[in-house]
Amino acid sequence: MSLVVGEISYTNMLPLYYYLDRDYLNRLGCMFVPQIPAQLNEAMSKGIIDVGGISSFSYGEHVDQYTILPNLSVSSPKSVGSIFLFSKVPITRLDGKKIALTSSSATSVNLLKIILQTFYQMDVTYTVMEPNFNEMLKEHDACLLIGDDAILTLWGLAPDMHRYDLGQIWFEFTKLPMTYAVLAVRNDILQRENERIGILFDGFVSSKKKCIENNYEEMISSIRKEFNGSKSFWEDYFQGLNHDLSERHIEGLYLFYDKATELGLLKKVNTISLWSALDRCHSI
Ligand SMILES: C=C(O[C@@H]1C=C(C(=O)O)C=C[C@H]1O)C(=O)O
Repeated sequence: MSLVVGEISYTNMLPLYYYLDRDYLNRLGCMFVPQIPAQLNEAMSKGIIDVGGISSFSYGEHVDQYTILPNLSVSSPKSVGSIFLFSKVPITRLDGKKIALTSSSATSVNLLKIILQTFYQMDVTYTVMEPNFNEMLKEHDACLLIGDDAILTLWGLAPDMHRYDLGQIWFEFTKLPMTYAVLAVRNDILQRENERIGILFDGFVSSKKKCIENNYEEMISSIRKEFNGSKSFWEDYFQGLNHDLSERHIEGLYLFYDKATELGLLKKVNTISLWSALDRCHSI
């Protein structure tokens, strides 16, 4: 039986996947499915995908059905560099305005709602759209883009356009890191798949370690073949990201979930469960 592994098809996730021994994992029956976060969130909830990267918000929606692989995430201590609100007016003047939200995301769209509603106390109207900057801004005052869509938009951005990094705003208001994606596994396969999950987990951890050891150099060369961008741009981007899941990240996640619950976006999250190779699963 295959183990279906979700892979977020954005560069920000790559450090966890870049050095995986895919031939070996394929031989073990692992099947990789690269998709944007919203598709992976849905596929995981339907049981089509067994394990892999999903939006941290989606984990919050399925805490009773999923367990998180420890020490792994896509997070940023401060600015993230690829989750932007692009706006025709300054953020403080968005009250009563219309905002287009990317259909690719679950975490960032809810993070934006928390930022505007709770932190800035503004009331705005949202429309979910395909991530296309020009189309989004035809009839909206601002748009939210994430991942490689946001990076490519940033490179061609007109100088009069305002841009706001959601990771930076979250940090300014909470003094905590923000975790956008986690690596989760469906509880219903945990027992059956403990061994393959363990092998995959070790692969993610050593891929991250190797990327950090060589300063992301090899991975950045391969990204630049597909996306352009200067070496220093990509170095700064990966320096600003973080792929751990420390206690501080978990604290940030609980706060994110609480704020989402206050706005009626999410049911209360009482316990974040972390997988452990030894005792299978524990809660913190
Ligand atoms: C850092 C990012 O994080 C991504 C944001 C996600 C979301 O908003 O749901 C999901 C997965 C992450 O890879 C990004 O896309 O720029």
